[in-house]
Amino acid sequence: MSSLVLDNVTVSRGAGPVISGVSLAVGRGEVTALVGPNGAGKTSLLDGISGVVGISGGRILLDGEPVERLSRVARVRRGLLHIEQGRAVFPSLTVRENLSLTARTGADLDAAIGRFPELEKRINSPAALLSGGEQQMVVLARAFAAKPRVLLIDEMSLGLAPVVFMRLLPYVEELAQAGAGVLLVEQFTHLALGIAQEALVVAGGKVGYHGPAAALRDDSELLHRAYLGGG
Ligand SMILES: Nc1ncnc2c1ncn2[C@@H]1O[C@H](COP(=O)(O)OP(=O)(O)OP(=O)(O)O)[C@@H](O)[C@H]1O
Repeated sequence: MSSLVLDNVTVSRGAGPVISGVSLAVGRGEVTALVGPNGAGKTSLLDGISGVVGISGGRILLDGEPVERLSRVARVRRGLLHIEQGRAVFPSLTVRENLSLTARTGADLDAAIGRFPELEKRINSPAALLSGGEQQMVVLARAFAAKPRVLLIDEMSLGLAPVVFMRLLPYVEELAQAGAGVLLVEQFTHLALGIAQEALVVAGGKVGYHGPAAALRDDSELLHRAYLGGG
C-alpha cells in the first residue's frame, strides 16, 4: 500500500484554484520529485497535503486512510512530516533542543544525531550559530528522530550553494530507505531527479508530466516541454 495517495487534488488560494487535478502515489522507501517553474503551485500543494491550507477538491490518503478533513496536528500524529521552505530551525534553541522537539525517546535522538558528525560537535550550540547547510542538517536530523511515514520537503536548497545541497541529498535517500514515502519539491531539478524514482512536473497549476524520473533526467526536450505546460 502506498504511504501517500493524492486523488485529483485541487488547492485554491484567494480568487481560485492555484493547482488542480493532481493524482499521485508515493510508496514507502520511494522518492517522488515535484518540480516546475516559480508560482506553479508546488508549495500550495504541499501546504494542502499537510493541512496548512484546506484543499478544495479531491482526496488525500495516508496509509490508505483519508485525512483531508483532519487537522494539521492529527496528520502529524499519523506520521506526516512537512519540512517547510526556509530553514525551519528554532534559532535560539540548541541543536539538542531542536531535536528533542520531534524525538519520542532519547535513543531516537541519539541515533538521529549520530548520523551527523558535524552536528554532534555542536550539540549544545544555539542553532542560530550554525551555517545554512548545518541548519538544514538539524532539520534532517529532526526528521530521522521523528521517523515519518510520509515526508514532504519544500525547497531545502533555498539559499544554499549546490555543492552544500548535494551533501544533504543522500540523507533524503536514507530517510526514504528508513521507511518514509518522500515528496520532494526542489528548484535544482536535476539533483532532485537524480534521487527520485517518479517525478511530476507542474506548470500553470496543472500536471505537465507524471512518470519515471529517469525519463525526464535523460530527455531535456521532454523536461522543457513539461515546464512549458505542454506535457
Ligand atoms: N497565501 C496566498 N494567498 C494567495 N495566493 C497565494 C498565496 N500563496 C501563494 N499564492 C499564489 O499561488 C500560486 C502558486 O504559488 P506557490 O508558492 O504554491 O507556487 P510554487 O510552485 O511553490 O512557487 P515557488 O517556487 O515560487 O515557491 C502563485 O500564483 C502565488 O501567487
